[in-house]
This record gives sequence, C-alpha cells and structure tokens, in this order.
Amino acid sequence: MRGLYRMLDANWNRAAEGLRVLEDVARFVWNDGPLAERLKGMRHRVRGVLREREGLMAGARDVEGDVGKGMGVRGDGREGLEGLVRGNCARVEEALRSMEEALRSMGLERKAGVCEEVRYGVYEVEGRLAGWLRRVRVARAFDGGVYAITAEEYSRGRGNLRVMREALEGGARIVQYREKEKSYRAMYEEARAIRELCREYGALFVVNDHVELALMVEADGVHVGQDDWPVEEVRRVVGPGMVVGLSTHGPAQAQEAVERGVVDYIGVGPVFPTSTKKDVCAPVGLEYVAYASREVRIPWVAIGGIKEHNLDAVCELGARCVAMVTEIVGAEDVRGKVRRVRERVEGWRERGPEPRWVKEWEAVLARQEAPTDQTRPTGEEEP
Ligand SMILES: Cc1ncc(COP(=O)(O)OP(=O)(O)O)c(N)n1
Ligand SMILES: Cc1ncsc1CCOP(=O)(O)O
Ligand SMILES: [Mg+2]
Repeated sequence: MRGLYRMLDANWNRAAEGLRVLEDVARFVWNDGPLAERLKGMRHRVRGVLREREGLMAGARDVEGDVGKGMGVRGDGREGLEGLVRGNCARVEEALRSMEEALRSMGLERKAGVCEEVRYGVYEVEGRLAGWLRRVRVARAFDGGVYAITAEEYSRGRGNLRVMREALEGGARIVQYREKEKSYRAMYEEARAIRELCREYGALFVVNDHVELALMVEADGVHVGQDDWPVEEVRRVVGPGMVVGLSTHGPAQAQEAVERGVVDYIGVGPVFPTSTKKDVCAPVGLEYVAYASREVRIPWVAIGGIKEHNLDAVCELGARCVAMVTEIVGAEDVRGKVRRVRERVEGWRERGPEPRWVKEWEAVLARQEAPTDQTRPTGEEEP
C-alpha cells in the first residue's frame, strides 16, 4: 500500500498544480471568469477526493528515495502560451489517469470515478482551447499571407520539395500539398517531407482532399471542396486541433460555410480563368471577392488565375491572402516571385480596405487573449 500512496501523493499534487496553472491562464491572460471558475472547481474536486488520506500520503512520501528524481519533465515541443496550456493539460490528464489506476487497484472505485470525470472535463477544456488556438493561428497566417500550392506537372521539372522550400524562403505562410495523380506512397513520402519543412519555417501545412494523409503526416490542416467529404465529418475525424478549409464559389456557399460553423477558412474562387484545375467551374469574378470582403466573418483566401499582373485588383478589394499555383511553381525564380507577391499583399494590408473578418478578429490578433463575447465571431464556442 505504501507504494500506492506514494504514487497518489505525487500525482495528486501534479494534477492540482497543473489545474492551477490552467486556471491562472484563464483568469489573468484570457480574462475568462467562467473558465477560471470551472478549472478551480475541478481542482477542488481533485483535492477533495483524497483530503482525508492526506496523512497517509504524507507518511508514504519519500522524495529522497524517488528513483525518478531528476528525470526531466516532458515538454510537447510547442512554445509560448500554446506550449504552456497544452503541456499542463497533458500533465493533468496523465496525473489523473495514474491516480485512477492506483485508486481502482485499492478498491476505491468511487474516488477513481471522480478522477475519471475530472479527466474528461480536462479533455473538453483542452479541445476548446485547441479550437481557439487553431483559429488564432489561421487568422495570423491569413492576414497578409501567400498561400502556395504544389503542382509538380507545372514546376519546370523541379520536385515539389525543392519548389516549396523556395516558396517558404520567399515568405509563403501557408503551403498546400495538392497532387492528383501520384500513388498514395509517393504522396505520403512527399507530404511528410514538406510537413517538416513547414515546421522549420513556421508555416501552416495543409493537405488537399486526403483527410487520412493529413492525419498520418500530422498536417496543420486539410482542405476540401464542395464535392469532397462533408466538413462536419472531416471535423469529427480530425478533431479540434486541425485547420479545415472549404472551397466556395459564390455568396450562398460562403454563407452556408460560415453558418455550418466547422471550417476555419474558405477558398474564394476561381476568381479568374484557370487551366490548372481540370474540373473547375466558371470564374466567379471580382464581385465575389468584393462580397467576401464585405460579408464573410471568417478568414478567406482568393484563388484561381491570380498572377502578379492582376494581384492588385484582388487585394484592393480587401483580399488579405492569395493562393497561387502556376504563378509560383512555374516561376523561374520561385523565391523572388513569392517575395514580391508577399510584399504587395502586405502593402495592400497597410493601405487597402479592411475586410470584415479582420475587423471581427482585430482584438484577437492584437492580443494573446481568448476572444470575448464581443469579439468572438458568430458560431464560435467559448474556450
Ligand atoms: C485554397 C484552396 N481553395 C480551393 C481549392 C479547390 O478545392 P476543390 O474544389 O476541392 O478542388 P481540388 O483542388 O481538390 O481539385 C483548393 N485546393 N485550395
Ligand atoms: C485548385 C484551384 N481551385 C480553384 S482554382 C484552382 C487552381 C488555381 O491554379 P492557378 O493559380 O494556377 O490558376
Ligand atoms: Mg478537392
């Protein structure tokens, strides 16, 4: 029994400490009173579950004899607030799981049940936080971003990896892996390599169409079209941490996408004629870009036939992010092309009209805070 009490003692403290950190982030960083109260309640429940055995645990404590003393604490590789929040959620979940097992083996089923309930509560909080963090990442990447998309057949004989490396060096903030003819194995190898590259450059990595590939290579996101998998199903499968993008071809589809409440951004296009996509619909024109700028409350990216020479027409209407295939992958100097496009997009960001989504997300983009009720776009859940 002594060993089990030692185990409980260590994890009881670990769980309570982790919950305290999360509560403080909710209270002091995000100013989210209800979330802070909820986390506090969880901490008290965990404390309460073993309160009457505190003496037994203290008696079993043997810090000097701990063979795990000095073992490093596992980080999750993420930095800043995100790392802090995720790291502490993981710490609390692990500690509660360990307590649950120990309590069950001691025949203390009811107490084990309390730990289990609190653990599920932490999963839920983590899911909501992951959702919020995900939206902030998207908003930052799309506010003045170049979205580069692979297409080896138009890359002048160069491989996708090389072209995307150059695009990232030029300043692409989002990279989409889009290949229609390659074998699954080839796509897997290539996507994995580009995924790593994007990590190095701090860019978002999105996989087109293939949800399973996105999961396998731990992409940041997945992009689907109107005839691909339903976005609710995609969200259910990829969970709250992954970005989901949806193509739209007109105001009705944009409205529907926002109302459905599960996608993080929409593609707006094809703005101009394009021969890159074989089964493409008729160009939607600049009117749809103007509509998106006025009405759409979530990040969006203009796509389809966008080149350096017609870029201004799209940006002057309020596009803060442009996606390009052939203009980037077919450029002799990919790095220089992306650099110039990015400078132009950023220039328009300073002097062009502010699209609706940026107005609504301004407070979120400016501060590292969870959106409050006033700034949270419609349909957003509270973290
Ligand atoms: C950013 C972005 N927008 C639109 C698309 C097109 O998606 P979809 O309509 O599913 O067509 P395919 O690309 O799958 O041929 C996209 N890929 N990315
Ligand atoms: C994937 C996609 N979706 C709408 S248009 C398009 C292709 C855009 O390619 P390009 O930038 O070469 O016109
Ligand atoms: Mg598709």
